[in-house]
Amino acid sequence: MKIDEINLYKMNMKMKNPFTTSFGTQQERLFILVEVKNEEGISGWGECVTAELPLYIEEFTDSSWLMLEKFLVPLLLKKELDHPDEVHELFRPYKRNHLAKSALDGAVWDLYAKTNGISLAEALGGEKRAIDVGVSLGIKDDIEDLLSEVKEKTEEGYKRIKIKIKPGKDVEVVRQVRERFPDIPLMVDANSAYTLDDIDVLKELDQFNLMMIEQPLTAGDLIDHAKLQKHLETAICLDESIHSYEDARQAIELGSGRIINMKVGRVGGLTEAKKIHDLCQRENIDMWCGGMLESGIGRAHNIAITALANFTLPGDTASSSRYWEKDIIKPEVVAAGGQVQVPDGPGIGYEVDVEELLKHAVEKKQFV
Ligand SMILES: O=C(O)CCC(=O)c1ccccc1C(=O)O
Ligand SMILES: [Mg+2]
Repeated sequence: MKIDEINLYKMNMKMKNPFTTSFGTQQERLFILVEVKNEEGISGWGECVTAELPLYIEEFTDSSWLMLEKFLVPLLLKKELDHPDEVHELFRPYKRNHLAKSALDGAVWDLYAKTNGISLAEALGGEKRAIDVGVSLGIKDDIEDLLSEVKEKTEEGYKRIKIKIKPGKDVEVVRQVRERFPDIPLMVDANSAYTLDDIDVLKELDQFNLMMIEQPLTAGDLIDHAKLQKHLETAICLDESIHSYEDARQAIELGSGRIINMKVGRVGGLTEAKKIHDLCQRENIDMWCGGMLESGIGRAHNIAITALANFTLPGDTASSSRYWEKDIIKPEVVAAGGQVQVPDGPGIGYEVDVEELLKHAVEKKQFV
């Protein structure tokens, strides 16, 4: 497989509704798509799941664009590869910038699967035909808005509901959701908004029978997460803390949490994601696939990785229509009865709607 051409697309897509977390509100999604082409003109696609501002992670769309055009694309262009695992090795000398690396890694994986006539899920070793999915609901000013959204998503069949929390919008919000919906699988995500000083508030959450508390403390705080986990009955799930296999290994060893949220971008691509999956499988650690408000391309990659056996819990890969008036893939992703079918066509298994994509592309750069 020779990487003969690479295209970068800077995207600006407006979501149907604003999405609020403890770190801020987004409605316009500024992200990057990458297309890698081989000598026969077959395209592999990947998504760089950045945002305009470095609030979730240190990368942001302009930094990833620069990283891609200045360092990563020149490394990959015209390379002859036997296997997509080589991309992770190729990028290793450059530190971090995992979202940028992951976009190219994912595109090469898609191209590899397509040239071998197999689905991306199969190329990764995934066996599931359908995956279980939940939905992530943003912070709302009005509790009634949240309650009606929980009702709607539960009725749509999502297998678990995740609600975002932050200091001041936590215990009472969860109490009200739990009172109204005593039996639904429910979890919360704090996006690093707390410190160990908040241990009493976090302990109060133990009374609500939550599946887990996602990322209560800041990234890098594996030791404090381990201390916190000892005081909580509810499982801690790590998101922002896990950037690599080594992070996952150390978190498991320290007892920093009992569950891992896998985001392919955050760990630098599918090769590393698979390695972390295999580690969690050996260590009996439950995991699920997180989301970054992706377009259909990133969503397709999430579906493929979730086909692996140790994604034991429902992920955040909701229907395209939860986010977009019109997605940029055909068909769109549909969650029905809380499941998404894993496509069995070659590569990501969805057709990229290039015409629709170009409507939202604010910049394109070709490398040949
Ligand atoms: O629906 C999705 O794609 C997941 C939404 C979500 O929770 C999220 C969205 C953007 C950044 C971080 C997170 C998160 O999981 O913490
Ligand atoms: Mg999270």
